[in-house]
Amino acid sequence: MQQISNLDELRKVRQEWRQQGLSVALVPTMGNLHSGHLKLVKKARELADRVIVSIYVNPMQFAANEDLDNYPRTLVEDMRALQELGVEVVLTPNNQDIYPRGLKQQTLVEVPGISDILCGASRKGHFRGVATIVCKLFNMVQPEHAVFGEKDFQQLQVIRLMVQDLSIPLIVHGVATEREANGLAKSSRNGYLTEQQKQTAAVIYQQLQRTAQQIRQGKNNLHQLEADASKVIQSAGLNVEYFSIRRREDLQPAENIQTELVILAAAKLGNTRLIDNLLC
Ligand SMILES: Nc1ncnc2c1ncn2[C@@H]1O[C@H](COP(=O)(O)OP(=O)(O)OP(=O)(O)O)[C@@H](O)[C@H]1O
Ligand SMILES: CC(C)(CO)[C@@H](O)C(=O)[O-]
Ligand code: BAL
Repeated sequence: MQQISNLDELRKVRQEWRQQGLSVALVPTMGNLHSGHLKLVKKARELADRVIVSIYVNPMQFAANEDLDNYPRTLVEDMRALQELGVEVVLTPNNQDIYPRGLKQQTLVEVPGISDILCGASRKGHFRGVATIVCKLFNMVQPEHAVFGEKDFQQLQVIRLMVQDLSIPLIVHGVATEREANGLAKSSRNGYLTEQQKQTAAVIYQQLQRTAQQIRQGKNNLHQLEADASKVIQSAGLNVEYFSIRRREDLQPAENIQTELVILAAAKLGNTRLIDNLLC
């Protein structure tokens, strides 16, 4: 396994693989890898001859009041886990290649419509930061496949729309959310929680399941279902940012239960912001 931090070096490797007719799958991450990330890597392994995992904590997608400085960085452990899975390249890009003229002068990628709702409503500019870095990673690596987790469902749909709108020649794959035994979605930010809080936080997934069950039973007063669900999560001690039943494709509010739906939730437990969702 090779660690590459320099764009010229990456291009050289990529060029060699292209000449040998080898396909590439990219798994973009911010590191601090857990079994959710490793599931994406295993998917990438199935899809292509060569796997590149990028690790980069992207400052552009963090607002000033967020956890950029505290975000867990565990490169040594991450490299060990990736080596065991037979990854060929770990890309740890340097800031000069990523933002050559600095963050403020960077050309931006904006995906309208979907970027300002749900998580984008409270995390202003977040999805612009995500779309911009992911577009750059796609251009740097030029993979045939890219793999993302459904845990960040809005992010996945933003990236799918970007790829469609900008005619980027690759296939985006989504991988189902990996969970703790109690149902809590695995996330690097779970590391901010105490053991007790991890038990409490499982209420989010339990409630997503309950609401999905109610929809399957034909309950179609979606606003009432959302309000009831928020109340349950709130009374477990979390601060609910949203609990929302949406159309899966564009994440606009669902009008009826006949379309393909996704239920999305974001809530804070102490200072830790958690997200989860369930397709239904
Ligand atoms: N539990 C999970 N199951 C499946 N995929 C996941 C899971 N957690 C993260 N991913 C995916 O891994 C990729 C990298 O995510 P990231 O490095 O931000 O990890 P994270 O655990 O989501 O961290 P954070 O706490 O910042 O949300 C994304 O595509 C994300 O959707
Ligand atoms: C896709 C991503 C690596 C872009 O920085 C990040 O948003 C993440 O880890 O989900
Ligand atoms: N997992 C999505 C990246 C973020 O929260 O910034």
